[in-house]
Order: sequence, then C-alpha cells, then structure tokens
Amino acid sequence: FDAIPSDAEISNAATYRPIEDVAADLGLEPADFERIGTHKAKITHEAVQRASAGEQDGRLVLVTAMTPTRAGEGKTVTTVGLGQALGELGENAAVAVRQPSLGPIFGIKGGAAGGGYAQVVPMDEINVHFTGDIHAITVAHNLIAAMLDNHLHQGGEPAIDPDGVVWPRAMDMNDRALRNVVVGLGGSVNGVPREAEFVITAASELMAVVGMASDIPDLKRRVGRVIVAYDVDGDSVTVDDLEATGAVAAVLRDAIRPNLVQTLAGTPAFVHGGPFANIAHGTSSILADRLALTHAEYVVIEAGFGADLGAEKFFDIVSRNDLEPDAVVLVATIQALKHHGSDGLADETDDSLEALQEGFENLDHHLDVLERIGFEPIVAINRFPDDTPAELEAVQTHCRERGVTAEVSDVYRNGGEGGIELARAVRDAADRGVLDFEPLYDLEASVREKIETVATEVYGADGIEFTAQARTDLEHLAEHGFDDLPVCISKVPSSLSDDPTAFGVPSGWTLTVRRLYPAAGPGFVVALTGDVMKMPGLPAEPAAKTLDVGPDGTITGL
Ligand SMILES: Nc1ncnc2c1ncn2[C@@H]1O[C@H](COP(=O)(O)OP(=O)(O)O)[C@@H](O)[C@H]1O
Ligand SMILES: O=COP(=O)(O)O
Ligand SMILES: [Mg+2]
Repeated sequence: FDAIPSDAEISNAATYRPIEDVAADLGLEPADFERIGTHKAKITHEAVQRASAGEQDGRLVLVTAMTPTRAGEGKTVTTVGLGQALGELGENAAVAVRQPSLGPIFGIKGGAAGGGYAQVVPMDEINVHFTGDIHAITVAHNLIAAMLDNHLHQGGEPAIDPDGVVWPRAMDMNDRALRNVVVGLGGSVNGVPREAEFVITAASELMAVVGMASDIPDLKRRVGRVIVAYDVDGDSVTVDDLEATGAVAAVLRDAIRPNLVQTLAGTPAFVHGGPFANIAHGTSSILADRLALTHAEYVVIEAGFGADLGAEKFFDIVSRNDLEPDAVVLVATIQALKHHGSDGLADETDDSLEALQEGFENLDHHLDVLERIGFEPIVAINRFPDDTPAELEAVQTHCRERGVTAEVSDVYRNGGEGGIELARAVRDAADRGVLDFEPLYDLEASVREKIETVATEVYGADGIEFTAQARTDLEHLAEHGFDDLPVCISKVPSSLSDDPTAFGVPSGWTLTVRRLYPAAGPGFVVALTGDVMKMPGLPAEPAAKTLDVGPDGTITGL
C-alpha cells in the first residue's frame, strides 16, 4: 500500500459541512444547540431532555474488539467508518464516541478520534481541549478535594480521619510522579499533612457520573452521594456532607450536555464523556446515546478495550438504563491474532499463517461469549497496510467455518467506501435485532456472585479469590447496602486474565480481587484486580515530542 497522509493532514485538509446542516440531518433545530467555534455544537438541556423522553427507536450497534495490543485494534476507526459507510448506503446514521483524554495523546496511543479516512473532525480540536468537558470534570473533581482538605484543616463535623480519605485529586495527564504524593506540608497553616494521590481524569468517579447522569437533578443526586472519606467511626462521608454538591454540579452544568461534530463524510458524530474501560465503564455518555437513538436510525458506539472490558461493562452496567444493543461488531486484526497466537512475540513480518491460526482462539473466545449473551456478532477485520490477502482470507475462512459473518473493513484507507459490505451486514444484523438480550447477572446476586459470573463466563477464569482487604471491603459493601449494584471490574486490557503478559486464552487461573469500593456516584462497585494503574505514566518517547503548532495555528503531529 502506498502511504496515506497523516490523520492531522487528512483532517486539516477536509472541508467540513456547517454544523447547522449536520444537526439538521438529525432533525435538530438551531435552537437545540449552541455553536462552539465553527464546527462544534453543544446540545441544549431542553433538546437533551426532549430526546431522553422521546422514542429512542434508532438501532444501537456496539463496536468492541478481541483482546487488543497496546496500539489498539481500531474500534474507534471502525465505529466512525461504519457511520460513514451507513451514510453512503443512504441511512440516517450517527456515531457516538468518547472525548479523547490528553493522557494517551501525549503518551503512547495518541488521539482517539479515529484515524485515516475514518475520523471525527476537526480532529485537532476534538483531541485538544474540545469543548472543555474534561477540564470541567477535572476542576469539579479537585474542588471536592480542596473542600475535603479544607474540612480537615478547619475541623468540625463529620470528624474525618485523615487516613480515611479515599478521594484523590485528578489531572488529565499521564504523570507517574503524582501517583503518590504528600499534601499539607509546611506547617499547620498549610493544612493537614497526609498521603494523597492523583488519578487521570478519565478515571475520576465524576467522569463516570457525567457519563451516566440523565439531567441536572440526577447529576446532583449522583454527585451528592459520592463517597470521599470515612470518619473516625468508619462511617462514609459524602460530597453532600461537605456541602459541595451544588458547586460541583454548577461546574459540571455544561459538561453533561453532549457535543455534536461530524465525520469526514459529514455525517453526525456525538463526542461526549470519556471514561476508560479498564477503571470505569468505558463508553460514551448515556445522554449522547439517547440523543443519537432519538434522532438517527442507526447509532454506532464504541466500548473501550476488548469485549471482556468495555462490552461486558456495557451489557452489565450501561444497558440497564434502557440502552440495549441491537447488534455487536467485534473488531479483529491480523496483528492482534498473530500477537495472541505467538504469546505476544509475533514477528509482524512472519507471513506464515500458523501464528495467525493460533490466535483464533482469542477471537473465538470473545465470539463464544457474545453468542452466549444472545448476539450474532459481526466480525470486522480491520485491514492494516501490511496485511496480506492470504492472511485476510484465512480469517474470513475461519469465521465462515464457524458460521459467523466477517467482512474486511478498509475504512481507514477508504472511508465509508471501505466499509460498505460491513455496513450492509451490520444493518441487517441491527434490523434483525437481538431476541432476548439479558445482562450477565441479576442485581440481586451478591457482589461475589457477580464478579464470579464475569470472571468465569467472560474472562475464562476457573474461579475468583479475594485478598484479606477485599474480604473486608465485601463486608463493608454489604453493611452499607451497596450489594445490589452492578460491578465494574478493573482489569488489565491486554489479557483476558489479570496477568498482562498472558495472551491467547489463559486457562487454569483464578481472578484475584485486591480491593472493592463503591462508586456511589455512577452507581456501581469497582473491583480492583492485578495492578491496574489509575494514573498512567509517559513512555520513554512520549508522543508529545511529535506535537507542534505552526504560525497559522495548525497543530501537527497528533
Ligand atoms: N486499518 C488501520 N490501518 C492503520 N492504522 C490503523 C488502522 N485502524 C486503526 N489504526 C490506528 O491504530 C490506532 C488505534 O486505533 P483506534 O481506532 O483508536 O483503536 P481502539 O479504539 O480500538 O483503541 C490509531 O492510531 C489508529 O489511527
Ligand atoms: O478505554 C479504552 O478505550 P480504547 O480501547 O478505545 O482505547
Ligand atoms: Mg477507541
């Protein structure tokens, strides 16, 4: 393949439709949004509430992937490309993706606005600052932290135990030096000395709150019940107890309103919310999904990382808000298949098919899980430049023999044109819908049973075990009535197991739950496994080194 221009060059060179016209395609009037800059719009509360109350009769397509390599297998590219391809087929199709975090942009993965000729645009504005939602969440998060430390400093009821503080600070950055810090140094005028931590904003509980809130009153209820500390009697202290709820919700007032932009094909794209799918639920906001389902016939959304993370969390956490997928697309790539078929040692130039064949087990595992839940998953073989026809044919043959529809997707190189067959297959599957979709577990099940269900049925574990701390946490959850919440299992994305170096389909292992805590704001229990990082670090060669801005303001290197 001859090389194509960079994502930034493609995005900068594209001509964009006026955002008013994109909104009009969805039946949104100028009064339904406020323009931000020339190609972005923020939907009004009224339009959002109207959509939430309206008939969301669009068909929902969830894009997930097999267990990914570090670079990612192209879920965002496939999501955006599918939206473009459905548009080519004359369908009224919208996509909804998350707002990219600056952490990965300056770190390893780079932007998250798609790539090649399958991008939401303008990608530079979407990747850097966008409409300020992540900044607002960061400010709101740190307002709580400041009021918490001020409460410690001023004293008074509730008497918070400095060692009982569980609320970190947040920053939208990969900054390992902030993982463990000490605050309040310099004498009593400077507050109460204590150990503290920073998390990346995508891991903030408020990010998950913004993704789940349905309106301002709901936002305030969710913010108010966020647990920030425990008092000297071990009782939880909430944002309400700090009397910070109103201010925090005020700062988030506009961050809960979805943003509208467009794909390179000029089709509508909502970009809103930004939780990662290892430490949170990993999909775009419920409000963006509802808006899209009300105003478009087909809505394509992405769940982060592999199907064991983002898709499982969508089924067990998000879909309980009356958002059931009508079809699921599983992205597979030759690179990921080889990676899993060679224990992560794949030599990309190795054209022999055996590593590829070995890797099918990981793809089949995810397909088994999705079929057990009731889907007829469509496999999107996201074609990379070095893929050979023999490799692509081997994957299609394997899927055909398994009775699964698989289409090669070339949307990265050819935009919607490159995904027509895939779009046809997805449209048919979405039109057929899913007969009896059910989450994997009932909310009445115990937290232990919920974790066991996901670990054995989705991850393929033999069972689960809890550390002493996790057993204590379990009792605490039951005592405080959090037992009936869904569970958000925080696990490494690079493996089905909690061992980041175990590729393919690990067997004969048990999932170790280290800690459990209630994320009362979004309304789920977080189960920490392995050594999942909530504040990533920058790599030896940060992608930030390649970013620049020209004299005319054009950003390059994204
Ligand atoms: N078919 C492809 N050819 C070349 N690069 C691709 C292709 N698909 C995705 N990429 C690149 O790989 C990276 C990950 O893609 P992305 O869609 O963000 O994956 P995910 O959402 O699954 O993490 C991005 O830099 C993207 O531009
Ligand atoms: O939460 C992770 O999302 P991606 O898999 O799209 O990077
Ligand atoms: Mg993505």
